[in-house]
Amino acid sequence: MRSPQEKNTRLENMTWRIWNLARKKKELEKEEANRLLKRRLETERPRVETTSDMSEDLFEGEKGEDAGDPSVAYGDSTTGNTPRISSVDKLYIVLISLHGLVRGENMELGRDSDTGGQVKYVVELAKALSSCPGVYRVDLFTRQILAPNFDRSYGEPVEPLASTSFKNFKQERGENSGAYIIRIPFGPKDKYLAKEHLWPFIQEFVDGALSHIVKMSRAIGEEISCGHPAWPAVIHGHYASAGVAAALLSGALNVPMVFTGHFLGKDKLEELLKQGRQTREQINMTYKIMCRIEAEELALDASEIVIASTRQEIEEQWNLYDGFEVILARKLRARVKRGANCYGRYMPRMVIIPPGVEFGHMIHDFDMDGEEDGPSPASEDPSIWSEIMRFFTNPRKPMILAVARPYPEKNITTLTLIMGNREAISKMHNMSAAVLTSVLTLIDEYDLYGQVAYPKRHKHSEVPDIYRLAVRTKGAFVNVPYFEQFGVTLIEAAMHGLPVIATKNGAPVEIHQVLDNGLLVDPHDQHAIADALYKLLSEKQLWSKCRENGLKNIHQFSWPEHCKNYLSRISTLGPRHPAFASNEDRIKAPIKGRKHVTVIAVDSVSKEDLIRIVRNSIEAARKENLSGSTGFVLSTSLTIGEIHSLLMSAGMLPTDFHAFICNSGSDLYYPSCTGDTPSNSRVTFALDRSYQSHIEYHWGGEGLRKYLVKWASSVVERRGRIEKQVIFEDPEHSSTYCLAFKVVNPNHLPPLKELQKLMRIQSLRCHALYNHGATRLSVIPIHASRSKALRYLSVRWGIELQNVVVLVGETGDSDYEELFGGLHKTVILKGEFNTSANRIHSVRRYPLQDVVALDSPNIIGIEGYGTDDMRSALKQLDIRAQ
Ligand SMILES: O=c1ccn([C@@H]2O[C@H](COP(=O)(O)OP(=O)(O)O[C@H]3O[C@H](CO)[C@@H](O)[C@H](O)[C@H]3O)[C@@H](O)[C@H]2O)c(=O)[nH]1
Ligand SMILES: O=P(O)(O)OC[C@H]1O[C@](O)(CO)[C@@H](O)[C@@H]1O
Repeated sequence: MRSPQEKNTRLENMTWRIWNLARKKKELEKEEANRLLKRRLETERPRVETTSDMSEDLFEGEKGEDAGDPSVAYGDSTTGNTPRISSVDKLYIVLISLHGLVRGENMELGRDSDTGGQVKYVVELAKALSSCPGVYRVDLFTRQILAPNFDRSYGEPVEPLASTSFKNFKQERGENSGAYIIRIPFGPKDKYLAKEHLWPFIQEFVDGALSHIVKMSRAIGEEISCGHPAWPAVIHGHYASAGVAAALLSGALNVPMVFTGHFLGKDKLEELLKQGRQTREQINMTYKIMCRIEAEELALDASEIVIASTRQEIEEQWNLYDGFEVILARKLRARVKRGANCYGRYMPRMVIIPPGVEFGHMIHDFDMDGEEDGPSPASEDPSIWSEIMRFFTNPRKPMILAVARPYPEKNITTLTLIMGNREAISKMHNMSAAVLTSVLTLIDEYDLYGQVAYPKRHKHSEVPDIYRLAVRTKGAFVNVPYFEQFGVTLIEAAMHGLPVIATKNGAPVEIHQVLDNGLLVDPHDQHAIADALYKLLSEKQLWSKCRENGLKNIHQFSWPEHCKNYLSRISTLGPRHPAFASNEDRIKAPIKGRKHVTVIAVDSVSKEDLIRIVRNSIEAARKENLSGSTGFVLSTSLTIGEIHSLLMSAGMLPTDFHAFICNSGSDLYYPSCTGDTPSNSRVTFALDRSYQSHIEYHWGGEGLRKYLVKWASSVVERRGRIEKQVIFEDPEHSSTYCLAFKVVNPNHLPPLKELQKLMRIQSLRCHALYNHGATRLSVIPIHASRSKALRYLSVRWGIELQNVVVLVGETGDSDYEELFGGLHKTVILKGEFNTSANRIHSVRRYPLQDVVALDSPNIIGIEGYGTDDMRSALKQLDIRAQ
């Protein structure tokens, strides 16, 4: 018994806690309202400016039929003169899906929160595509997993996938044809990484995949096109992380990119903020959501086509992004259709193609009313049925089934549950373990023993039997996450004739319009869920109608239809491919016979220090007997003219270098010497024109320049009433693919991320960066940067990226961080000669370690830049003469 005094104190404490909670809730609500308002203002202002801009000068008189036709905006209608892929085409298609456990047979769906609908989607898509006429090979790239406790199948570098049964065509096929899972090692070898932790290793994946694609394109070329490489028709990224990977690969190879989001980060962030359980920072820590959103923006910049599963995904989810806006997209499409000028603006084409189901798995042993079709006495019930039945005291009751990853947002704590496989809850990933623990706690709290089944394990092949069991008991399927991007389980349930109760948030609304096989509910309203279930299970006619409708309409979700639509879309893309040196060309290669390549990419140092760094690195290679086998590349924001005078003033020869990556990666030059005697010798710089056409993709040219000049005039320094412009066009340092601007007072520059946002809102796809200590702004094509130029060099001249060493400082231009990561080695030159970092430089909205593995063995730091320091770096990296 407590004393009255204790009781009072407790009461007081409780009252205080309740008051404090209410206050916190109010604060959160206020913060949320302010945040939403701020965001609306932030995005709407420039948007209103863009559209009004356009109605005045760009889209005048644009009120014709096209501008209002939604199919024009997204290109989602298949009518018209869309070219088709024919059986004579022999396409090579690359799909990328990096996270989760991916394999062709016995998928472990639901084993963790990364192995779910997307894994099934991409594997089935790969199989279905490879079975289509006109498709020669499909490679589905994922991560190689060699961690203990994971089946060895996930470590196999190549897994052939059996093609689907609808293959009914004949095609001559070679050794390399078909569908394959290709597993690329990246990140720590012995560890399984959740999707939130893959970001720092994506560049490494890109380099590994690049080398496979180049080899495979050549091998297919040998088989089908007289030795000319058969480059991928598209590189298709699935989910944000593979969006970045696909953008980098599509840039490195100059082939079209396609993207499918699967589950968009902005929507997830909004939903989590609304729930009010975590702050923005906490959400970012758990989900690395800002990397995910930036990756999705990048995917919008680089993609030619975005595949959405529903219209809602386009209009309500993609529309939240800086890089996409429905009205602007519609206007631009209309202009493209008419052949009118878009003034440098580009929008990816949004196409709605829902996923399909594999009808091969369908077994119907029940009639339309769900009555058993005379079961043969000899046939045994599937073993999974007894696994489930053992939980129930009354197995005849209608079964309410949920099949979902054990994930908080799936909202499964009220249902009958197939929620992954487990050995022991204690060994599961924290988030999944928490979901399962709360399920068990609730069963105990409400004494639901004998009424809820939560089988420990099930095989992929048993999932159809689980749906059949629910049909047999005249049950229902429930899918009530707070938000569902699509919901593969809904079409699975329909295929088995199981009526559904689904969330009204997200795609199920559109799925319901097609299937009409159940009821939609508010996932936050437990009573509504209960009422809907009661109605569906107790009204026999309604149940039968829903079953019938599902079975009748499910054919609209078919992989062959999906693929037909998909292939007709990609056939509209203009052909693009990389500049690739043939074996004969390689004889004349500028970096010929050099096993190693040293790239000097040090930015924030004085000219004198830069010259010393150059001299010492050449000298270090000489002393290590590496001169003959090392190529040198200078990679900088300087123009070729500036490089020439810098080297000449220091008495150095440009021909000590094999290539110059200049203007921050928008120009590539190869130096050479003409004349046969020292007296008449002259250095010339050959511009790599193939590189120019390689990076030309979506370059805004004059339209972009005009916009930037107008924008520059609005960036001012204010003193009282006096305004002074701080950014000016700088034609002297500009080139065809580099628009340079002089900055007279960097203190008044807007942060780079603001400029990047503005460019996206305007759908001007470009890469803006501050360099020369933020005294210069360069705007270059979206696929141009110093690290991208390096990948181009590797593809074009056959350089192995593992043999490249990049020297950088402790800070650098805005594209500096891209130089970390990947298969090449990075040496950071540390010391006071580096000028300190500037906050306006960064485009990141998250910590560097979220995207760069600073502890990678490929990255080392040395103090100073003396010859001996450089030699020790070469030794540390195990670079030695053969
Ligand atoms: O224990 C389990 C849990 C799930 N599954 C299967 O896993 C898939 C789950 O797919 P889905 O219902 O679509 O959910 P997610 O895993 O969350 O998939 C994401 O990706 C899908 C494909 O884009 C979208 O449909 C979803 O909305 C999106 O959340 C289905 O095939 C299930 O049958 C199992 O086999 N066993
Ligand atoms: O769980 P998140 O972070 O919302 O991401 C969902 C993604 O992960 C998976 O659930 C697992 O495959 C995908 O299906 C989906 O695209």
